[in-house]
Amino acid sequence: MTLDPRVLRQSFAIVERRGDRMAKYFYAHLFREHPGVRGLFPADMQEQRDRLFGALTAAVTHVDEPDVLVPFLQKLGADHRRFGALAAHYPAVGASLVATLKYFSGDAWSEEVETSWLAAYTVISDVMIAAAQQAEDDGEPAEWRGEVVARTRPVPSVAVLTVRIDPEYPYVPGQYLSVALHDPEVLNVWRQFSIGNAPRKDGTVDLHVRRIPGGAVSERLVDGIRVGDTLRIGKAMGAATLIEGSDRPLLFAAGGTGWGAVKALVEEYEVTRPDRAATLLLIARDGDDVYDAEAVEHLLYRCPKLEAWAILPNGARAGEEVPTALERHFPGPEAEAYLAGPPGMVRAAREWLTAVGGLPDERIRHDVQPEEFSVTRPLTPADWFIQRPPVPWIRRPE
Ligand SMILES: NC(=O)C1=CN([C@@H]2O[C@H](COP(=O)(O)OP(=O)(O)OC[C@H]3O[C@@H](n4cnc5c(N)ncnc54)[C@H](O)[C@@H]3O)[C@@H](O)[C@H]2O)C=CC1
Repeated sequence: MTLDPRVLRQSFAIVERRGDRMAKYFYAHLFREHPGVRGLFPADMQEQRDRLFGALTAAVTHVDEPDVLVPFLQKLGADHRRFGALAAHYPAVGASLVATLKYFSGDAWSEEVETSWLAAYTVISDVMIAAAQQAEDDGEPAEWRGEVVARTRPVPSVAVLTVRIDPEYPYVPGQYLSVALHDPEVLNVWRQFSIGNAPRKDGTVDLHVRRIPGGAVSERLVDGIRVGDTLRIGKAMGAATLIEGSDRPLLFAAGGTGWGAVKALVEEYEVTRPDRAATLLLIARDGDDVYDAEAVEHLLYRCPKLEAWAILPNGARAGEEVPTALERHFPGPEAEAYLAGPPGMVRAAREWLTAVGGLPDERIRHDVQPEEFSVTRPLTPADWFIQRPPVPWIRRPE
């Protein structure tokens, strides 16, 4: 069985735009063939569908980069223990995945394509199963317990939760974690948040949460959660961490609460190599959305080579400020860039950095977020119209 990255990418490109329908078909197939696994998933499957597609996108994106893909799959495998996933479930998932890809590929499906997907799935599941076993043998918890020890509301729609995680929680600045509440209405509904700080002695982490209208988890985290409440926490994931041993100038671009991810990186920079030149762009919709200015001032004070700019639309159409800001503040083609924020902002920054800035792919780091599935606040009047706010008395998941 051979895995051909080119064949996989071409095949994925055909089905990608039908992501939502494909994910629905996949779970319908899985639950019909194996009704016993339904209980492992949340009552509302929207979130889960996004997740499947997110993982699949990441796997296909990095299929010929084993240095990236294997650690990602290892973490994913170990992390899947919190869902109660067992080695025996993997063949069932693989069969439903191939059936789904086949159904949505139409005439583009061939024996060669099937062979490539089967080979890819075998690699993926073998790595994930082995990593889950290893985590079990190492005594790593399937999930951690987080206690909210502080909570601030720097602007009305954002809460910064300080969470003490127990037992000891390993992570690297730039990584994200998954959070679920004990609230029965959102049982097994997990959301991902970047860790907003470099490791601290007291084992706490900050999570920056924006309330998304109608978002079941974000509304509860911003408005409902109290100091003393407990959260379920999954394994730290993500590879948008600082490149080790590099001397290059740094560019950090944070959109909205993407500042959480970038703040952890800047804190790490402060501790490790503050002698490097660094530019921080804080991109926000308007002045009211800029928060945590005091922390930025502290970082500027402690890092003489760091400069920071608040980027506001200032009359430009919201979303168009990214290329303008980069034209003004780009530190040059020697730089390496770290991006976090809404998928559209990350895409716009990445496109500029590649096409105009001349940065190679390996020097632009950010999390992979499938745009189609990301819920963000509407940006333009047209978005507001399309994403009409949910009727408030219907509790809808994000
Ligand atoms: N690691 C990461 O990449 C992280 C990503 N996020 C994501 O960041 C977002 C945060 O939401 P908010 O704070 O409400 O941010 P927001 O929606 O207010 O956006 C922040 C800035 O990005 C710009 N922007 C938004 N969409 C854009 C587009 N399509 N093209 C160009 N620029 C665009 C906006 O103009 C604004 O200035 C969420 O989507 C969240 O999932 C949040 C934390 C970490």
